[in-house]
Amino acid sequence: MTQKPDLPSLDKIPTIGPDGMLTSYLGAFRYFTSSGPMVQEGYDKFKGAPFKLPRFKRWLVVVSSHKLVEELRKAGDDELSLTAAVAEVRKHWHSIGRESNENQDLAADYTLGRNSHTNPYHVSVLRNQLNRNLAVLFPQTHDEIVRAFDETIPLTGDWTKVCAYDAASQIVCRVANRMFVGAPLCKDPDWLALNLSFSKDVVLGGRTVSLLPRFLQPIAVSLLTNINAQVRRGMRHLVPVIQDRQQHIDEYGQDWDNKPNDMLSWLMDAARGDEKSMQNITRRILVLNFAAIFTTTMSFTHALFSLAAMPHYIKPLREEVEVIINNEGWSKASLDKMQKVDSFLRESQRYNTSAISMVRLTLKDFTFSDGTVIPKGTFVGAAQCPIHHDEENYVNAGVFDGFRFVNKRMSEGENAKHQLVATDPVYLPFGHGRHACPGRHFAANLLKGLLAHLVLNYDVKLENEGVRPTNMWIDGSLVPNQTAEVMFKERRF
Ligand code: HEM
Repeated sequence: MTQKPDLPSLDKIPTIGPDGMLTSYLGAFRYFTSSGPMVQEGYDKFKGAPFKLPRFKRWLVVVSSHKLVEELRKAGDDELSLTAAVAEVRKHWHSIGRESNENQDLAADYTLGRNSHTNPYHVSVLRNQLNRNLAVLFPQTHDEIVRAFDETIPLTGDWTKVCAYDAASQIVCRVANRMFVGAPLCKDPDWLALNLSFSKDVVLGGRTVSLLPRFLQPIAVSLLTNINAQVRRGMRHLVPVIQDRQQHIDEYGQDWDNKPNDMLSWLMDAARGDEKSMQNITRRILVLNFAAIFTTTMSFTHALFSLAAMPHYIKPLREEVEVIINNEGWSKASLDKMQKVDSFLRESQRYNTSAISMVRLTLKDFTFSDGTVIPKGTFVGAAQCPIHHDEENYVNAGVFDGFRFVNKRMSEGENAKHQLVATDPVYLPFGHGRHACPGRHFAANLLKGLLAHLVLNYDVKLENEGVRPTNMWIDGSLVPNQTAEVMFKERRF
């Protein structure tokens, strides 16, 4: 640990696991495979009061009371920085850092590219252009959902076993890329393979490179990782598309007829200075894939396993989708009306949830209102998993209740508060506050479109009926089983 555990202020905060100078490393190893149980242990023991967990380079202080989670939300970026999340918590692999240069574990300057955190203009493109265009672009999204399902999960009258995680990642990557780069690139096998492997390359390569002195890191990225090769691979796909669009802009002006309305165009329009280079635009698209694909795939796979393990949910979900689609057809407005679909996905994210949310790095000493002082250079986060499973926050919190939020939405004035995209101090999968995931409206649209299409067209079950494949804790994330199969069959009418 760079911070000695005997620093007075940290010393006062109780620890889960060993807290000796050397023994705390054992706790850091344990966290890698048991973050959920460790955070739950701290929550049960010290409920309401902060506690700390050892990570390899720093301590992580965990808060859980409403009050302290709100203080975490309100703290300024100059005090508590989101960038810390990029470095250590796998769930936040995609929280591309901001103003500080603390992304040491990913050596982000050289893996993701320095600009991704010094100039995160993609975040405002997500908040503005992407969110504004969700309804307009829904026909394309739906078209790609249908094609991706047809080509990934056979629609036949016999039960067919399919690896859920692989299928989900193919479908999510393809549909997301229809919005990112358009067709036909969104379904190009090499483009999909690149984007599905890029996250792993960044995380594993970044961890290796970050062990070296900073001056060696640029060369080490070339020698020890294939990240630069992956960027070149991305450029082979994107450069001809960018050049073609640029040629149209040069000839016919910024808003030429039939200009593609997708992330690539929005980034090209928003980029300034050297951000406009082919390499930087390519990196930015890869960074967005890095942000979007793993998280959305995990979320959809969790929901799919829950549906296959509890197939009694299929009928009411299907009935809801069928009535809406028969009356109004496929549109974003139709998806917005699907309260059961929305609730099932929200409950799936509540139930199958990462250990910690809203991870921040203290850039200066930070004092919570209960007097707890968190020294500069410490991680702070909210106890997401225990908060989600606390009876005080949710009735029958330990039970998966797919329509829990439909019922909550029925009360006066409660409708918006319990939608999939809504965040609050007891619902944290997208974070909460200023930095809450800017891609969550897009993710929700995608997840709802996928689930609605699934229940309308397929029956699903598990070979070992009712037994949900076991999740795994990996470094803070609750990862769904990546090899388990789900059985699919064309639905019977
Ligand atoms: C189910 C899917 C997703 C989940 C669970 C998720 C979760 C999160 C979380 C927890 C954060 C950090 C919030 C905080 O610390 O306060 C975050 C940030 C972020 N997410 Fe997502 N996300 C998802 C999908 C997406 C998608 C599809 C995109 C892009 C289209 C995206 C782009 C981002 C970006 C760029 C940030 C950083 C925001 C900032 O720097 O202020 N995410 N996300």
